[in-house]
Amino acid sequence: MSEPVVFDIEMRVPFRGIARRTGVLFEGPAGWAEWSPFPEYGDLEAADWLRAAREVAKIGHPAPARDLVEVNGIVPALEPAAAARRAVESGCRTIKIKVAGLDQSLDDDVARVGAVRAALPEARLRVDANGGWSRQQARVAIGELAPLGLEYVEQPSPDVEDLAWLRGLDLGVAIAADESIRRADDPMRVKAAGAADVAILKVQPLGGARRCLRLAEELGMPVVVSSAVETSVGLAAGVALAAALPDLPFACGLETRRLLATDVTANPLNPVDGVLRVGAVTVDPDLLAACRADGEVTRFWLERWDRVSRIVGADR
Ligand SMILES: O=C(O)CCC(=O)c1ccccc1C(=O)O
Ligand SMILES: [Mg+2]
Repeated sequence: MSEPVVFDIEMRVPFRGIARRTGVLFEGPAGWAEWSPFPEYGDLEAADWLRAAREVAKIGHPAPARDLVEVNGIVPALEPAAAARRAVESGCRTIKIKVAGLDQSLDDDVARVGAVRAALPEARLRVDANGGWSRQQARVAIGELAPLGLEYVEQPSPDVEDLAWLRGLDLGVAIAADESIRRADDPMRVKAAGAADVAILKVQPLGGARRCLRLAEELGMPVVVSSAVETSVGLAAGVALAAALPDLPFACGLETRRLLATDVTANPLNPVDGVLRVGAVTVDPDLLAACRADGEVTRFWLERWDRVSRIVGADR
């Protein structure tokens, strides 16, 4: 295993309130891997992200069942005109729009989704609330947004019970579970509670593509693979999972490369006409060097790397 390289890349479009994306890249016998748990996550949660990265470096990605993956354009909580511009620029036929942000009212959300709908009348639209609504707020919000035409609403409220309650109301919009799977002690509770129509799976937080493949089978519901806003190296693990799933009925949430200002490869994983080509990502040493973090960020990540490596165990 190579020495960890700490990267620090500016966000072209701020997302989740972050202006820079930082993390670690390292190379193993099977290729380059990315470990980039969000800075506020604790070491135990970050350990699953490291298991995922080690799997990529040591044994590589699972075998693909397809060579193209359709993706959704991602629209952060922007003003309506900027949101519509980003949606059109993405070139995607499916668009995911962030809603329920702390500084956003329901009127803001309706205006943003409405602007995207007006710009792309034929697109499939989905929204992601990141658990930002109470179940009553979600009921009202979904009622207002549904007439704009939504294929699903992702994590409208925080808890599995909220999702199950909302799903039981038959609001005419499917419910997708994200945080209720990737941050839960037991992701299978979503199934047991009948809380979702669609499962969002992210490779790093769920401990690797192979674990995600098992989880998809156990959940027995359609899966959408989504990124954690990674460089093309991390994104490639999501693309590989999407490519390996037996069924892929929905576009995946893997259009986030363009949120970053730079990348570590000369062939970044940007979709063309909403489609990503499945294949290896080659790290360019000069681009990698240009993304290297400064002393303080490097120190934060190398200390975290040491602590979390100890949790995950010996390198074999
Ligand atoms: O799914 C997508 O289209 C983009 C990825 C995304 O939304 C995301 C990225 C980082 C952290 C959380 C999320 C999320 O799905 O909530
Ligand atoms: Mg989500």
